[in-house]
Amino acid sequence: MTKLVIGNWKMNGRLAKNAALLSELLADPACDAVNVAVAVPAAYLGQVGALLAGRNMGLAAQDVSHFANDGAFTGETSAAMLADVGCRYVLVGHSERRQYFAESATTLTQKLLCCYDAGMLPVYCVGESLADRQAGHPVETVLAQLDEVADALRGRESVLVAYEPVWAIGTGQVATVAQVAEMHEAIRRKLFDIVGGSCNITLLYGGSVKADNVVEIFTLPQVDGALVGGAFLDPLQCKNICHAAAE
Ligand SMILES: O=C[C@H](O)COP(=O)(O)O
Repeated sequence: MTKLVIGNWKMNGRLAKNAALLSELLADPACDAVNVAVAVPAAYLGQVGALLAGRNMGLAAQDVSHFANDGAFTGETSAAMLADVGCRYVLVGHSERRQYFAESATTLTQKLLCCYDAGMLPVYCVGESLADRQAGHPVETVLAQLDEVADALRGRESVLVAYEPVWAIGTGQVATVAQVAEMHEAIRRKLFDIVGGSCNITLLYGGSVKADNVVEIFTLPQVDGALVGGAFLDPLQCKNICHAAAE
């Protein structure tokens, strides 16, 4: 079954490099597909949005303001603006945002509400630290991150969550299939309690996903796709990951 792939460029990119990477990817039907999207820095949303015009590949933002209305909030980008430039998805609560910008549950709830109100699907990122896992409560940590934003998820038609163990992000240390399966099952059960059975729930795995480990991850029925960081800056890796997603 086709899996969803969202590539997160993080704080990387330049005009020429972005154009070269996308032109290579868009030539491959497995990459220029509705189940593939790129989350690019705000500075390049306009450029990438224009390059993706009329294509299947989707545009995503890496963050959004928690302020609902446009106005005097210097430096912020509202959900309405992201929708206006064609974003399909927005990452919310990525562990790097939680770590470096101390995003609180209240802020994350507001961001999720702003995305839904603007007609975009937020990708709510959750994940335990190495300390949480070593202390033996990774599942409790992740479920608490869902509980914290339950008010923003309740009643939605679609919910998209990315499980990204913090210790697997950018480290080359991918979670085992058993760890991913256990966590995804727990997340799905929790979401079922929050949003009910009629909600369309999509669960991604993220954390050192590469072409050589994605095939095994995608064999898991609990995994609906991947949130890919570093590997999505490399065209060959991108193509192989998108091909695995299409199989
Ligand atoms: O958003 C993507 C994740 O942080 C994973 O990053 P990574 O694939 O470089 O480990």
